[in-house]
Amino acid sequence: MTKRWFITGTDTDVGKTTAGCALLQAARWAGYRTAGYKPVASGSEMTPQGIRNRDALALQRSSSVALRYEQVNPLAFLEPTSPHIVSALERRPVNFDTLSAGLRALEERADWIQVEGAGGWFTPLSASATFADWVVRERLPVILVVGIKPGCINHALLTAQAVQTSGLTLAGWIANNVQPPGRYHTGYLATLVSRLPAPLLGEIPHLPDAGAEQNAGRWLSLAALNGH
Ligand SMILES: Nc1ncnc2c1ncn2[C@@H]1O[C@H](COP(=O)(O)OP(=O)(O)OP(=O)(O)O)[C@@H](O)[C@H]1O
Ligand SMILES: C[C@H](N)[C@H](N)CCCCCC(=O)O
Ligand SMILES: [Mg+2]
Repeated sequence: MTKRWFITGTDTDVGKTTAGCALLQAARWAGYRTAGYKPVASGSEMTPQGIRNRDALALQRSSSVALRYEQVNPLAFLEPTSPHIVSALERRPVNFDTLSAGLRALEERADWIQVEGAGGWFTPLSASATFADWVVRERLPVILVVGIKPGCINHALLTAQAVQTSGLTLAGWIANNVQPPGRYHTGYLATLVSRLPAPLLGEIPHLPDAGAEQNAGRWLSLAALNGH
C-alpha cells in the first residue's frame, strides 16, 4: 500500500523543500521506494533541457526511484509568484486531472510519495480553486512544516485548523529552524507541541548551508506516521 503525504508549510520559504527532502531521506533509510512530486511550481529557470524549478530538482535528487523531471514536476511557470496569477497571465490553466494523473503514475513506481504544495495551504491555483481543493480531492494526509520564527505559532494553528476543517488528517508536523534559534525558542517549541493537534516528527536545526545535502533525515522519525 503506497503511503502518500502532502507537505504544506506555514508560509512560502519556511523549508517545505528542505524538510521534505529530509523526510524522503528518512523514508528511504526505512526501506521505502520514495518519490517526491511538485505538481505545480512557480519560480523556475529556462535551461537547455527545458523549464526547471529548484524544488522539483531537489525532490528528484532526493527520490530513491529514478524519475524524469516531468514526472516530478508536470507544470512549471517561470515567474516566482502565486500560481493562479502566472497561470492566468500565460493562459496555461492548472488542470486537476493532470495533477492527479502525475500522482497516479508515481503510485506505480513508489510506495512512499511526498507531494509538495506551493506557498501555504490556501495558495490559489485558479480564480476559484486553491491547492487545498486538490489535496481534498486526493484525500492526502498532511504534514505541516513550521518555519520557526516570530509569527509561526499563529500561522501553524491557522493551518492546522484549516486542514482539519477540510476533513483531512494532519498527520504530523516538522519544526524547521529557518533562523538561528532565538531567545524564546524553547517556549515556541513547547507552545507548538502542546497546541498543534498532531505529533512532532522532529526538529531540523538551523543549517549553515541548507542548500547542501545535509543528511537532515537523521533529525526526523517516521514512527508517529505509522498509523496512516
Ligand atoms: N533548517 C534550515 N537552516 C537554514 N536554512 C534553511 C533551513 N531550512 C530552509 N532553509 C533555507 O530557507 C530557504 C527556504 O527553504 P525552502 O526552499 O525549503 O522553503 P519552501 O517552503 O520549500 O519554499 P517555497 O514556498 O518556495 O517552496 C532556502 O534558502 C533554504 O536553504
Ligand atoms: C514564488 C514562491 N516561492 C512560491 N513558489 C509560490 C508562493 C505562492 C504564494 C501565494 C500567496 O501569496 O499566499
Ligand atoms: Mg519549496
